[in-house]
Amino acid sequence: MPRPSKSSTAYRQSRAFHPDTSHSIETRKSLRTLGLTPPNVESYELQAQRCMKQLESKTSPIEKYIYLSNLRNSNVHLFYRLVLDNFSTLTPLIYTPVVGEACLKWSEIYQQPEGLYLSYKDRGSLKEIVQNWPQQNVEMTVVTDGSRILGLGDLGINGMGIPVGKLALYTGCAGIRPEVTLPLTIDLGTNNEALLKDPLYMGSRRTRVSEREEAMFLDELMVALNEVWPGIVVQFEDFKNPFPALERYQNKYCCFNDDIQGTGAVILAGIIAALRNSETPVKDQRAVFMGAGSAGVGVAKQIVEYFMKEGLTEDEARRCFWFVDTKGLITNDRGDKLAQHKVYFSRDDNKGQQFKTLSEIVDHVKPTILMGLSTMRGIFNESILKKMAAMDKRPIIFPLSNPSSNSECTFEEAMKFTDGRAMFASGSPFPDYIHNGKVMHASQGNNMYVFPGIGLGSILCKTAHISQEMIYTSAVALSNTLREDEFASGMLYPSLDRIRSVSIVVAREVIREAQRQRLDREPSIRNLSDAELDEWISTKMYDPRKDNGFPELETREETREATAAYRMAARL
Ligand SMILES: NC(=O)C1=CN([C@@H]2O[C@H](COP(=O)(O)OP(=O)(O)OC[C@H]3O[C@@H](n4cnc5c(N)ncnc54)[C@H](OP(=O)(O)O)[C@@H]3O)[C@@H](O)[C@H]2O)C=CC1
Ligand SMILES: CC(=O)C(=O)O
Ligand SMILES: [Mg+2]
Repeated sequence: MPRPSKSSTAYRQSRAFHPDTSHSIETRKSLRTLGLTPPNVESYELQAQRCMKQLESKTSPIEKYIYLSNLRNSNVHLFYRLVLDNFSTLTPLIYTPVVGEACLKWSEIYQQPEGLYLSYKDRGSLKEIVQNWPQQNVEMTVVTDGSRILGLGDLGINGMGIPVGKLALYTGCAGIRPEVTLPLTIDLGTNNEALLKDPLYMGSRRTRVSEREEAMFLDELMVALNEVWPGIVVQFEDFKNPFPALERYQNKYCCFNDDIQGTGAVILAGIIAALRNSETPVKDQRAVFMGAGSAGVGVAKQIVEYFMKEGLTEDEARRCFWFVDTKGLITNDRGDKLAQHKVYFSRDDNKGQQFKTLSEIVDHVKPTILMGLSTMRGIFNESILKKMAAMDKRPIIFPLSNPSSNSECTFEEAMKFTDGRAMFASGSPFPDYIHNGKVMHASQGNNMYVFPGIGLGSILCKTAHISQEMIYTSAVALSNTLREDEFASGMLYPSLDRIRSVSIVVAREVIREAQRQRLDREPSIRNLSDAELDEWISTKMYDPRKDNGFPELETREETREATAAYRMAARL
């Protein structure tokens, strides 16, 4: 079978083609796949029934993860249709928490590449290697260096599960076509001793390169990506020290950091909702942040911006936050040299006292908000939760660390020890909890509520870069999607079952902000009303319910090439 020309439409779409028992006999004839699947033409409902039965037969979450990965690789449309129809059930299996276990076991469960791997030793040739990716057109990439995978630490190239999982949500939540997404893992070594000793580990057997070497590598990578796919949207994910790259690239390329900015936006949306129920005015809110890393600082900075819009000066807003790291409360006179990102929130009002434990800090601050971005399972213990409940009628308690095994407390603990009064959101999902006969639902404060819409909006309006204002706007847009009935039932985020319509609103507002700032380069949509823009966005979204992978092919030549590409992709 001759290799189809790389430039053909057919080639670009080939990864989306899979033999499928729902294909009509006509389609099978035109693709020359008649006989290569069992003879019956099946409905989606039957296919779904079989898949769900097979999924249920897997007894452990990791087996379910592997099953779903194989389904995605063998029948992408069926996979995404299943995901959309069972979003709340399947997301925990393809994303947090199970993706955490998958990354921990990546060396053992590896079956196929899943994405592109670029090594430090490849520097100087990154553009050439990037061009090995079989898709001609890539619009969105999620890139990690594997150095801080969820709250699980340095997992080296085993972090590939994260770009894969995030991009599956881009397709599921925001309809970005799977074939224009690129999961990308850069292999800059690992400081994880166990991995370096593991014969099955597939990354470079070296410790991590220096910060300077990483910076130079990323500089080359950003140029390579933008030369091969001009305007590509780059999402940085799960870097241990993500601040320098964001600073260097945010006004130069179309990129954002999900852990700093996406998390900031999504948690701000949850805080806006929670504050509607709080009796404490904004100026008197006191937030203790357990964890002063990229996510903690990103979230607090976003809330500072909101507090300023609510009438506080920047200094008043900044002073509503107390940060805690491994050494205790962050103060100016603690005696250690603070990392640059911690300086802004460092306290100067501790009167020489140093506070080490969370319990001491809660007594000292008397917080209304307790935020967990520390990876410290159980640090919001019974005593802390009871203190919060004693100080505030509706304490805001967000244990946001992932996966569930790292959560600062469970939903059950938060409800039990605050007498059901906590306003709660967690990074990973928790089951419903019955408190005093009432079913309580745990809100999930996870950046998956915004990053798909930010990416979609950015791609569609061809923004030059992704501004801080666009990120802030995404938070407000998300908070506006929460329906009154959802809010009344205690939810702080909209139901995940309507995530696609939420992503359209987020994408629309991101586009509007880009237009206001004249960053957009898609003039044809500037004069559309909101309703028209929503409609236009939805027509651009891949919908596996309507699209089984067969583009309208206009010419005989295209049909021939599509068939060849299909057969090659399916290894026929
Ligand atoms: N819900 C969501 O959408 C998101 C959740 N997260 C989760 O947030 C967590 C943190 O992520 P990120 O900020 O990027 O990670 P970082 O590694 O950048 O930061 C972790 C912070 O926690 C502190 N910390 C760690 N252990 C302790 C301890 N024993 N006592 C006190 N503080 C401690 C660290 O202190 P020190 O600075 O001294 O090392 C650091 O400040 C992860 O679990 C991640 O999964 C992240 C992004 C989004
Ligand atoms: C959700 C996410 O981005 C994280 O835990 O890192
Ligand atoms: Mg992350």
